[in-house]
Amino acid sequence: MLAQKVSRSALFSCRAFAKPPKFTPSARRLLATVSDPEFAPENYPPFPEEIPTAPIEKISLRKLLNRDQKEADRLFEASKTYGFFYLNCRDSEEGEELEHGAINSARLAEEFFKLGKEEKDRYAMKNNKNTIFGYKEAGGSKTDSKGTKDTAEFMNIAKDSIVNNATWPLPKKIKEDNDVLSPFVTTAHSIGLDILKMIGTQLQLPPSAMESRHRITDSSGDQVRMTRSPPLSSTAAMEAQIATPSHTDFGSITILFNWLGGLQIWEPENPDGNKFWSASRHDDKGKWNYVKPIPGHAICNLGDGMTKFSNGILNSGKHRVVPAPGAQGDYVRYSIVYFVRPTDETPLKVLDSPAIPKFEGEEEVLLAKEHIANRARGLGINLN
Ligand SMILES: O=C(O)CCC(=O)C(=O)O
Ligand SMILES: [Fe+2]
Repeated sequence: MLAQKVSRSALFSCRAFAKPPKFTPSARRLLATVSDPEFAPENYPPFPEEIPTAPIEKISLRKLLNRDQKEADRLFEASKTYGFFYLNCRDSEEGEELEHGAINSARLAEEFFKLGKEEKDRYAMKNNKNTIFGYKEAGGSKTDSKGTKDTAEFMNIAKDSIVNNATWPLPKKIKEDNDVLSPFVTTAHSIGLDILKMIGTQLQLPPSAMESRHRITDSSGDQVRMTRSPPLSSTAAMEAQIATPSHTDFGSITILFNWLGGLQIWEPENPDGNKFWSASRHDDKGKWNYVKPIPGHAICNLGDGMTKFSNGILNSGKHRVVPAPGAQGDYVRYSIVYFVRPTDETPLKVLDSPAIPKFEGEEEVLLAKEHIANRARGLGINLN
């Protein structure tokens, strides 16, 4: 692996920020104590130019917050096709807070992943049955039917433990540094919900349709996921190095920050917006396209909940993570995600609107918490 030399002050004297990042006391402590960090975006080489990437749209958060109709139309179009879009976070204060929150969370992630296996295993999902929250070691899920193991470790932290004092146990490190995660959780949830409401408006749904299904105070599967995956190995085949297996996200909207390539989205050969909900569509012909990380932009995608609510108008796009291509593959990869999900007791069913086709036949209705548990099990995550 390449030597990673960057000082923390160099990292965040980042010329691209309109304002210097906000540092909560814990983030400041992390800044002071971590030397020679693994998470060092200023050091990363650019994403290789010659590699084709997914042509997903860049949406301006500032324009969305100002309720710009043209931007809302572009958002809706992106939501119906790829189901993925970039969110420019550097043109509004809210966006900057979101990006800074993700950077601070990535630093905390580095501290967490450095803890010994024994300490991390105390929070392992496999040791605490029936929870989607907690630690998953590398190799803890399967990437194909042959049982090939994934290469990423991740930690899922419940929104309810951060902002609602729920009982799910938080690791000491994360509890001590709650002022890193809690601003990120509240900002990400609020921006995510706002985007959902704008998409809902395009579907002729009142704002309450999304608000009532995503109240931050109601218990939900919302979580921050911190993921760490190793550099590309030149001795193993790419298919043996999948960090995160192919999946769609289980909730409503995902706000993702990554700083190295590796995320790929599935581009079906014959897209048909109304069939994306069906798992069988995932076997269709198509290809994997890299999503190039763009500084200051989150990558957002819709999850299964929105496809269900819209009866397939909105797409929960299939994606996976492989090692970063080219020279970026020499670095350890971090990503920080916030998943906005329908609250636990929300029935996942087609919503009533003149703009949404009625469900034909008998609709099988699961609660959001049941759907999330089923999908987590499907990825080989042991929930009992
Ligand atoms: O790490 C990434 O870039 C994406 C991760 C992801 O898709 C997930 O955690 O659901
Ligand atoms: Fe995902």
